Amino acid sequence: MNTFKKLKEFYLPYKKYFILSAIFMIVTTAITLVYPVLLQKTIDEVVIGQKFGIIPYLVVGYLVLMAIKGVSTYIQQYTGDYFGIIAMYKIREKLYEKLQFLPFRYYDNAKTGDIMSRLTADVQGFRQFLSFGFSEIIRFVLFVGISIVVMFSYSVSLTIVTILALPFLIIVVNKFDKQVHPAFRAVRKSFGHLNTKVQENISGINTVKSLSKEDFEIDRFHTFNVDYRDRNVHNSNIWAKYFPLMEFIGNACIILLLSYGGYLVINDRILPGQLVAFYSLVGYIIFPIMNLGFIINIFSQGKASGERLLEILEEPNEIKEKENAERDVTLKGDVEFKNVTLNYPGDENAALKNISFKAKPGSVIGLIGATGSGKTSITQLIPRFYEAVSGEVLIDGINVKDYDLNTLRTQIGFVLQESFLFSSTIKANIAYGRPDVSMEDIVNAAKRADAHNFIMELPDGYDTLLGERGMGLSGGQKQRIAIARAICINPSILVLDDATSAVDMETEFAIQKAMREVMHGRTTFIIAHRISSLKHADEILVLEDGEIVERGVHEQLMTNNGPYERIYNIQFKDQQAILQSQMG
Ligand SMILES: Nc1ncnc2c1ncn2[C@@H]1O[C@H](COP(=O)(O)OP(=O)(O)OP(=O)(O)O)[C@@H](O)[C@H]1O
Repeated sequence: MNTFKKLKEFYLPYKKYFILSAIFMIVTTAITLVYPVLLQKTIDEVVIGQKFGIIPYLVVGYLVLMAIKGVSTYIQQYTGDYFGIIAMYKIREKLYEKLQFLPFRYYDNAKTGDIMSRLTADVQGFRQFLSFGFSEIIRFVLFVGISIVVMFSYSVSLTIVTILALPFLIIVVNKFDKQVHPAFRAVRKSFGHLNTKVQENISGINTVKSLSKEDFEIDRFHTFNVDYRDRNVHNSNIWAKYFPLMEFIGNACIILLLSYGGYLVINDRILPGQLVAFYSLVGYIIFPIMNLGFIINIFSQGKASGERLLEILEEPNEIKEKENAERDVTLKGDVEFKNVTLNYPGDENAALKNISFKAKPGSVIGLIGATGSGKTSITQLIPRFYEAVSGEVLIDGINVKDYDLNTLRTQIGFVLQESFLFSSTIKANIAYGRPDVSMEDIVNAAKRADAHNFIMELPDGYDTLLGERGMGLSGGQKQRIAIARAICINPSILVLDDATSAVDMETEFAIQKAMREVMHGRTTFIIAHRISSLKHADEILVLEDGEIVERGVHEQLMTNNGPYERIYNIQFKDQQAILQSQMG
């Protein structure tokens, strides 16, 4: 029940639809329960008592009741459904919002396919409960309660005989519930895994194909598919096992009723019409009890789904803004790290150890070092993608924790090694950070990023639609669109993370030229493996295992006989070797 309580903020505001649905359900149920009484009157008074004069009244009575039942079923179903749909619409909005603000840490381990299945299948599972589960419980109580009262009014002993079988039925239903809930949770989980597999495969289809791993992928999918199949089969097995058992007990109960009831009719203790009415009423008790499996099913699914939705909704977000955070200030771009140490969650080895440096507004800082040495980690602390465990990251003398996140992040531009382009127009991709920007500014940004010419050569120019992940453009072209996007937000701090590593030398040269233009007047962090990309930096930080092992300008570092000079020599020798092999 806790799960439903925790999610109440999403459905309680719409309780009026639920109440309306419940009221009309009572009307529908009441009318259904009147049928057996009418049947009893028809048999005992019209057929046996030969009072044919009341036939027209009975016919009109039946018709009126059926018409009222039709209208009330419509209202009950519509409002019940509406209650579930509107609550789920709210939950989906909240989940999506939550996903937007969850920290990077969450996404390091989260699986896209699993999140997708929570947002679709689990939301649907919970909706089923809201739309049908609640009302089915009410219907159950009404049917069983009223039927028993009517039955007692006909014959106490027959009612007692009939309900003798009920405890057996309740025990079976209870056992069924105990098994079906974990089985449902397992089905949902397995579906999440299956989704993840498909999503990863499609995202990584280039790698799959280039390494010819189609068969391997098919085998892996097969494993997940088998698991999903088996869990569904297990679930079906529980259903298949318990339903005949419930039906058997129900039928045994009816046989008992007909035997004892028949004996009572023969001995004139009850009328034949009363036995027929009894028979219908027993159906109204037994079938809801058997149907309890279906209700429990909806309930279990709703609970399992609700738990999975809560896992996202209750995920803590440690990157919070202070109440009186600095907002709407323009950053000058003075960046300082004071003894910063970073540990990624779940990793006891520090990714950054005691990092200290200062970057004046408009200066260029180069970060170089082996892969995994911590270059990207440094830049991720500036916009608070992650939080340092000790030390301080300051911008314009203020700790990044004291800034409003929006103020901070909208003034830090990133161009990554592989930029993500949305499946929309080039124009929308460039303007993504500032949708209100004018077309003139978009074109200007594209020109400065050296992207305008190739965009104009595309059939629809700036209105060209890009496929998922910007397919249809070369690596260099995508990169230039990403640079234009970064220019568009006019950032005070710019991070170029290995932005040219994926392109050829000629494109790299063109991009670097474009970037020099963009870097002007902004504090820029260049992460690069090639010395040529950062040799003009105002300060170069050389990293090893999360520590700064050397720092200075290019000329200084070249005479230091340290790691920088070693990297230079390797790269320089490489160039010499390439030149020699080309010449001779
Ligand atoms: N999100 C993360 N979760 C856990 N560990 C991480 C995460 N990101 C990086 N690391 C670890 O932190 C260390 C530094 O990584 P970082 O990406 O900063 O290195 P880098 O110098 O930028 O490497 P590269 O040149 O390969 O991009 C590595 O050991 C890496 O495995």
